Amino acid sequence: MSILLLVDGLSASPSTVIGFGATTMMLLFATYYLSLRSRTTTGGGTSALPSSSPTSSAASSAKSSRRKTDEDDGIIEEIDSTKYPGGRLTVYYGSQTGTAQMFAKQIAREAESRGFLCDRVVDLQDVVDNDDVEAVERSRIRRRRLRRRNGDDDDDDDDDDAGRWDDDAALVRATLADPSRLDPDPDGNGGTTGGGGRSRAIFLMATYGEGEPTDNAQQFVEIMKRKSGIYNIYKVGTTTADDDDEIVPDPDGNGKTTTSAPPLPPSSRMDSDADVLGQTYRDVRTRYESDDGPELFLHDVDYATFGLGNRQYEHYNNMGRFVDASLSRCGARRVAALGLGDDDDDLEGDFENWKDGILWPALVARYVGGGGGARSTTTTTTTTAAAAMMASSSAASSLPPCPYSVEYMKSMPDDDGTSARAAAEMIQTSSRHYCQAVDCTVTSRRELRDPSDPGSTVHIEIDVSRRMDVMGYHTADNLGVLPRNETRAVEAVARALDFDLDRIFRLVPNDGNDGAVGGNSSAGVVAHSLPFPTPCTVRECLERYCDLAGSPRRSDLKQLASYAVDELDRRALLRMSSKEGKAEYKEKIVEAHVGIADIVTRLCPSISCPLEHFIMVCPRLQPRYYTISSSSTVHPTTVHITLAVLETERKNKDGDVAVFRGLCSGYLADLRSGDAVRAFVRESAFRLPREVERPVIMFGPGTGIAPMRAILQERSEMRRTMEPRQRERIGASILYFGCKNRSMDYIYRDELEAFLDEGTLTELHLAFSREKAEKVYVQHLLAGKAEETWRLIRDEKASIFVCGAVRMGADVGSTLQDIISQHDVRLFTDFVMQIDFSPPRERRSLPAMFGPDTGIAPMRAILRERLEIRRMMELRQRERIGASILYIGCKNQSLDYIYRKELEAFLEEETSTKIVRIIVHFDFASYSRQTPTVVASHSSVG
Ligand SMILES: Cc1cc2nc3c(=O)[nH]c(=O)nc-3n(C[C@H](O)[C@H](O)[C@H](O)COP(=O)(O)O)c2cc1C
Repeated sequence: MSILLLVDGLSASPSTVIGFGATTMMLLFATYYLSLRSRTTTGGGTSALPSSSPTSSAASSAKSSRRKTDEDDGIIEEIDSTKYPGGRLTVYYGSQTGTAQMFAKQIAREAESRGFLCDRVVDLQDVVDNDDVEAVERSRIRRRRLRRRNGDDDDDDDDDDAGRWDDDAALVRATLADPSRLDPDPDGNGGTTGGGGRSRAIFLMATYGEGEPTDNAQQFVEIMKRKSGIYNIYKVGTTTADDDDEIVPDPDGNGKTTTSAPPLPPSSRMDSDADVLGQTYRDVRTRYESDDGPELFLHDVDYATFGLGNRQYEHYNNMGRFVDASLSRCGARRVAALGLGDDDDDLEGDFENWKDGILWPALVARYVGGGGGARSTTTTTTTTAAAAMMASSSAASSLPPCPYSVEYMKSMPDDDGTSARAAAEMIQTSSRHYCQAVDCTVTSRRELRDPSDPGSTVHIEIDVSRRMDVMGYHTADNLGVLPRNETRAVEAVARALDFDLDRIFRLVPNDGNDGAVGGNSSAGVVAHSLPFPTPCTVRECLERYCDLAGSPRRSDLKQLASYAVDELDRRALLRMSSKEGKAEYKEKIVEAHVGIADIVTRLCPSISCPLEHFIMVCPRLQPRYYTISSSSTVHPTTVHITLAVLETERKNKDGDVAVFRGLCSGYLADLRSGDAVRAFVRESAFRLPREVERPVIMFGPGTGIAPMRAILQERSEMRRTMEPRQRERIGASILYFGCKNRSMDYIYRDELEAFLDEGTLTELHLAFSREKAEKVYVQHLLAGKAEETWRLIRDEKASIFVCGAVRMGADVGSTLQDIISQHDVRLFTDFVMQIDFSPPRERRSLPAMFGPDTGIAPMRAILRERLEIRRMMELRQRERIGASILYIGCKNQSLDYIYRKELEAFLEEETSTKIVRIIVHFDFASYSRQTPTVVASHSSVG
């Protein structure tokens, strides 16, 4: 992913654009991802819960009678309250690669055993794609009646608009507060006092890009930004399950946690400024108080949120936090503390802990009551391996439900594009790239490293001229590549499961309702339930759409277990899928790079399942993103990419070591001229500044060079086409490149030297990490150029681009912080506020601040900002904030120790959380001529 930040200076108003580019990543993330600026929606997807699933069977057993509640309200579908004492739940997900969607379905599957009917799992795209005009209109006018019922509406009021929700509110309400799914409302007050008339929503929100929403949540998030007033999604913090005092540890002594009676009415939340900061918060408060009064548009929605994220990313779990905070701001009632899962550690474990320890106990306590009745939380949350095994073996006799069927066909239908479009309409949002990608031809491929280097970096050129309609690109955009599984793996899986690779099939949603669970068109929920486009051959399905090589998640193993005929295989899979089997799973699956192909062919050969079930259980093969390394001005019809071939060691069963090759980089590296590659273009935020005068400072070691090469090509072309006198205007282009050593992996050396010779590249700084005893990296070279860099930032508004490994980005970022802070503390504050380059888990300290007398002013501002940052972080995250050390001075304590109370409060705030981050030294002697000795010396160290 790439981020683009604008750091506006204050007095000197320098403005620095910093872009982090996407390319083949050397570290944990094989690729970065760039968010879409323009939306090309193929629609969202309401996941079908299978017809025979507990939830959908529940749906069918729900009473079919419908009760009218109001002439305009539409209908409430009654449900069997003895079976579902907790009422209805709807689960919403924002998911890019399917994990949040999978978790959403897991909640839906478990709902019945907890006393809830959860017959709908909704793709967030479907909330905004709701084209049921009547339902939206119903939800729009409902507000007026609520006002009347509550006695707030003046009947003589001619202003009809006062009684209508605006477009955004009506659209979201049409699904989230769908009248047909509200609790019965005996009080007749529309859920405003917390009795009936409310709906319940659980949100599973993954974060992508740099703290951004997944594709399918983008429009929903835009609406929630507007409605909540939280425009800056990076300034959100909220109470999480980690630091929530609602959570009562282990009340039953059974090792589980639960939540006490749940929270706050909307009004009291408005008094807390913990989750939205500064100006933004004030705006929100003013707006609500003046315009909307108490009628926040989600006042009758109860919700809980789980965020899926990865701590390696700067904006950890930003979307979980944002959705949680914005729903609350819009009047919804949080009924369970926010849960956050870390994909860098144990995402599934975090989810299970939240689901079993926080979510279900809170929901059961609130809606089912009486200790959960027959569906007591304690019994259902003890998901031991044994319990899971029992559950599975009893289910083993029949196949688990499947949301679609395979229909074999004699031949591929003739296609004028209509059926492809129709197929695209049926595809889940998270699989949209399958429909966007087109086959393009590789025209050139060369190795960039010296043969003496054991590693490999490959340059590939792809002809896109025949598909310029979809493959037109901008310099430094991203290329999404759909890899293919190795033929060997495809054929082995087909043999093991008895699939005929040449057969043609199409997928058909079950239920005859296009997959929308409950199939209620009055809800306006669009159904896009299929996982990839068909018809296709079984070979294409296994090659292109099923991830045969990647490590399955624990929950995938659990699903696979249902198909294992041999008891030993089933037990092994269930063991590794259980919480207790985490270590074994890590060792035997993740670290050994075991994929589903290995499982069905070698490890658990008794697995047997029909094609549609395999498609359901197997994770989707995801695209990999590479920053395009060519300029679109110079090469409009060719896309260049630069990729390092990922190779790691893999232990086999006997402990022997084999080399494991990354699926996509290995696939691309093996391509030859004339081969086809299936790809699509994705817009990036990595853009050259429009003003040619502005210098660009680029950091692109290793394959991080990719976008820098494109930028240099662009600047070179610009120079070539300009009048000689005009060329003088072009700002400096400075590149920091690094690799192991000059002779092995100094890639694109000829090109870089040519750019230098022609004057396009003004400075080239090379860091060879293995040429000398001491390792040299690009950040070290940057530190040696501190003054010059500062001058370029301050005087010439340099743009800074960084692309490459996460760790390198963090190191360059902190070196830049240091450079800026030495010169302009205010600019530094903005810089720190907007981006914290610190690598996770590493504490960084602010440089000591010296602010005697009125020099305290900027330091006070910095401390206030830091405090806000601290407050909006969850507890564990706070660890990352380094010490703040302040030196101040004045004549003496009683006379002119200004802001004393405030400074002491800063200290207090820190110590009260047992983590001291602010250390204040009072050294009056240094600054006061009147008191030659130290009057007070005070430090607080935690
Ligand atoms: C390219 C990319 C960018 C990501 N950006 C972030 C991020 O900014 N913050 C974060 O907490 N997690 C980030 N993640 C981690 C995902 O949110 C996490 O892996 C999640 O489980 C994915 O869920 P999904 O499969 O439902 O899409 C990113 C993952 C990828 C692959």
